[in-house]
Amino acid sequence: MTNIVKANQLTKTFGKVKALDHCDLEIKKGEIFGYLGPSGAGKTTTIKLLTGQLHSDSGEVTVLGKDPFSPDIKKKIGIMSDMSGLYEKMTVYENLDIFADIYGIKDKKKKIRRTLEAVELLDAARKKVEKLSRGMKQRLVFARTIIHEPGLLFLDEPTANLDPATADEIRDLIRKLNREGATVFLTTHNMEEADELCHRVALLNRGSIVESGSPEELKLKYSRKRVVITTGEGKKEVPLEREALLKSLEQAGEVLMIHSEEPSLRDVFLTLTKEEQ
Ligand SMILES: Nc1ncnc2c1ncn2[C@@H]1O[C@H](COP(=O)(O)OP(=O)(O)OP(=O)(O)O)[C@@H](O)[C@H]1O
Repeated sequence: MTNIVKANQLTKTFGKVKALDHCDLEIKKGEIFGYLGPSGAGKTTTIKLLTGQLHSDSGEVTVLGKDPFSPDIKKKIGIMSDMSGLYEKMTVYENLDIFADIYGIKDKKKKIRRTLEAVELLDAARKKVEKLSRGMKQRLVFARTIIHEPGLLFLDEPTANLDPATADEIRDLIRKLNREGATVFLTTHNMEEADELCHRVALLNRGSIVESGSPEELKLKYSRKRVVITTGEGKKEVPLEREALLKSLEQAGEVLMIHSEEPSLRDVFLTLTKEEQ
């Protein structure tokens, strides 16, 4: 698969704070890539470096094969950071109209309509933004991010501070866009979300990537490789190893349940971020 984003030894310092320390990243076309890390790990800084909003101290970045500061890149990527920048006194439609003009979109009426349909805000097109619920505002921010049909999306905590149902809607939207061909770079604090959505994740801690892989690979790698056997007498934990398992099963009375002790992505994250502290 083609690398759509490639960063090599990316480093950024703010005064004495090393926000990003020799980071390597490769994001492949068509994937949802999760960038996880505790607060202050350097996630937003990375997005800013990858989207031409900030210069690195050292290292190289290419986005869609080009320098992120090259003028035509902005039209090919979508960046969603927070809800700021919505014009509260204007309608949903007017907000998108402004962005359609910024991007120089032709046939903008049709495009705005299609985008509003995609985020299920068509019925609210004439509503003022100040009257929208938090979830609707987030969907409008999403609409603004995708109005120019970018093939690469940078979503910085797209479900932060949303109620569970609205967060689900946003995740469905991300999946839909990804199915339609968009590559997604996503930051999140929510490990269940990353597990559910992402094809691959990288764990960032204090400016360094400490682990990466698919959620399944990471869970397997950090699995304690133990099995819990439940019998009438209680539970027994045994190593996930043929001889030990067979012996325990032979010795056990009636076996009621056997299950492996898989770590969640959250467990992996906590193990790794704790180790680094
Ligand atoms: N413009 C800036 N000036 C000074 N320090 C900064 C600046 N931007 C980021 N930092 C510092 O760099 C570090 C990384 O910040 P960054 O915002 O990238 O983290 P983050 O992982 O996105 O955190 P969060 O999850 O809380 O958004 C932090 O210590 C932060 O205080």
